[in-house]
Amino acid sequence: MSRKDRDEDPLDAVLRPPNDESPEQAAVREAREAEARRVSASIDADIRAERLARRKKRIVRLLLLGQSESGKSTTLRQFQRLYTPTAFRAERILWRAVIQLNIVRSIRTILDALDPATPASASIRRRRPSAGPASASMLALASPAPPHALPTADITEVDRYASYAYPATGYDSPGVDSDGDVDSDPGSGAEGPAPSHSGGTFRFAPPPVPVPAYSGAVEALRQRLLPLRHVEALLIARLVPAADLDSAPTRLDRGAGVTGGVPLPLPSHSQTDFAGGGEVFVRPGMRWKVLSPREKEKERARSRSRDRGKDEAQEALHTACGAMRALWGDAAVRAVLRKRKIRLEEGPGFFLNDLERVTAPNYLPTDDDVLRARLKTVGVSEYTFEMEVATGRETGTEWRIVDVGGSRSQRATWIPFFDDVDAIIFLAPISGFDQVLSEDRTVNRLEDSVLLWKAVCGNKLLASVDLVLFLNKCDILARKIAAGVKLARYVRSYADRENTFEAVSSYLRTKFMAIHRECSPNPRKFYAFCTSVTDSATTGGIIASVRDMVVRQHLKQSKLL
Ligand SMILES: Nc1nc2c(ncn2[C@@H]2O[C@H](COP(=O)(O)OP(=O)(O)OP(=O)(O)O)[C@@H](O)[C@H]2O)c(=O)[nH]1
Ligand SMILES: [Mg+2]
Repeated sequence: MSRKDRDEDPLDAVLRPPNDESPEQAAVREAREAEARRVSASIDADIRAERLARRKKRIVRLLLLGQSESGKSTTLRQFQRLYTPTAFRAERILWRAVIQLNIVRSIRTILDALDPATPASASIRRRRPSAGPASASMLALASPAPPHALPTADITEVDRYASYAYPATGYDSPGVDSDGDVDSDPGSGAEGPAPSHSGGTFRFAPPPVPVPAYSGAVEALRQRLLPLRHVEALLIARLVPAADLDSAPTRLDRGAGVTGGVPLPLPSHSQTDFAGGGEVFVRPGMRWKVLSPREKEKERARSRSRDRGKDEAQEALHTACGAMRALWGDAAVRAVLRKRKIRLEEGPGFFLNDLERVTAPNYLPTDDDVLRARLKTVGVSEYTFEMEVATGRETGTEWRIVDVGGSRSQRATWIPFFDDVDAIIFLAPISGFDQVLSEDRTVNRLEDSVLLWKAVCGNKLLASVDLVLFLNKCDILARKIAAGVKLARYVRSYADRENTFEAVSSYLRTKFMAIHRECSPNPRKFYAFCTSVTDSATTGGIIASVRDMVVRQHLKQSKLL
């Protein structure tokens, strides 16, 4: 480096010794620097030794990445179901409260939709014109865009999605009702009215939503179900015990089958996120699954008998079952939901078609129910387990699966886990092509997945990590396509290709694979699967392939070391 360069290097300017340094001061400084070098070298040696020990002990580490609601925690539950089945079964009862909360939330969504005072939607925004090529840099992960920021990334490689973003439920398919009818509301069509410009955002006035008149019987149901709000509060209190509100932020959620973990730094979010209709979430340190044996027995007793262990929430839901079924089955109510573009059945944690079964007093969640339940993750958790002998798998390998919160504000917490990982499963829910992020209703879900995928593929820290791509929620994608929702309406370059599930999924798969090819710094192993991770029958085989691949990669790395 020339003298001139050094002068211009701000770091060098800060580190350079002062010009008037005496020989004694120089000696002290040099001794200090030598000590710092020694400490640094010793830390490096410790890290290398730890890594080597980990390899020798056969610890494999798998990282689950993807946007919120992409299916990361569900994939983790599939691993638990397959390889620690005893622990998974023992835990099922604990999911009942989550399922109860999912039901209450669905009913509340309906009641809110029936309330004429509920606004139709916030605003419909048209995105600012793209400002340049997508950045595949770490910045995309390290600095989540502030909530008000509008997307500026150009995604020409994957295409330009129809630039509408839609408000309300997150399940919106603007312009197309769930039954496939094209909505005649001009404000919601892809070729809507000319936007008016306001502060960098193109806004449309919220379209009026004429709520169809519903009968006095529906109003009576509404009144009968209003007390469920109390059940909601009760469940939140149970899932987020007061003790957890004060828990040290470095403790881990250690569910059954989880034998340990590392303390992690956590972002400073509020512990509960339910005020104003947000989602309840679980984070490391929250003890909702960590019940003492006595508490677990109490939970089991609750499920066995109404008298022995009272489960107030289950009793309330059982009593309200008839009213809930009548509400969900009412044609006028469905019409209101359609008008408001609320499609509960495509959303997470949907149990309204199973009300009789799941509100029975002795209800015990099935494996399938646990996989379908929704509980948002905040923070990062490392789940450690060894495969149970009964699964017929080799034991002695310790698995560490890192599950992260996928919403935008959570993504900065991922980076410390990029070091020393054997493989990544990235989940891209391709059914989200007509949805927006719940944390930022100006961002199309598919576009967000594409940008995240680019950032992960292009990340230098992950250059030699094998990637597994789950193009997830294919079951919902298939249903949407069958209902007549057209991909070309949201992904313009899809143009007049056939709107079938096979054509759409293969097109999106090709696009994601191309990004991997173009953005990866080095060649590496890459696998892509179309998945529906809630479906155990199809997911079991896929997860077995991933397991074999990860173990192979781990052995290869061990030999290199
Ligand atoms: N129908 C269907 N539902 C799915 C699929 N994958 C996940 N889900 C459901 O989608 C919801 C969200 O899944 P999660 O696994 O909680 O998502 P996540 O990626 O962990 O989300 P965060 O914790 O917010 O980052 C859950 O209710 C799942 O049951 C799928 O392939 N098909
Ligand atoms: Mg999760």
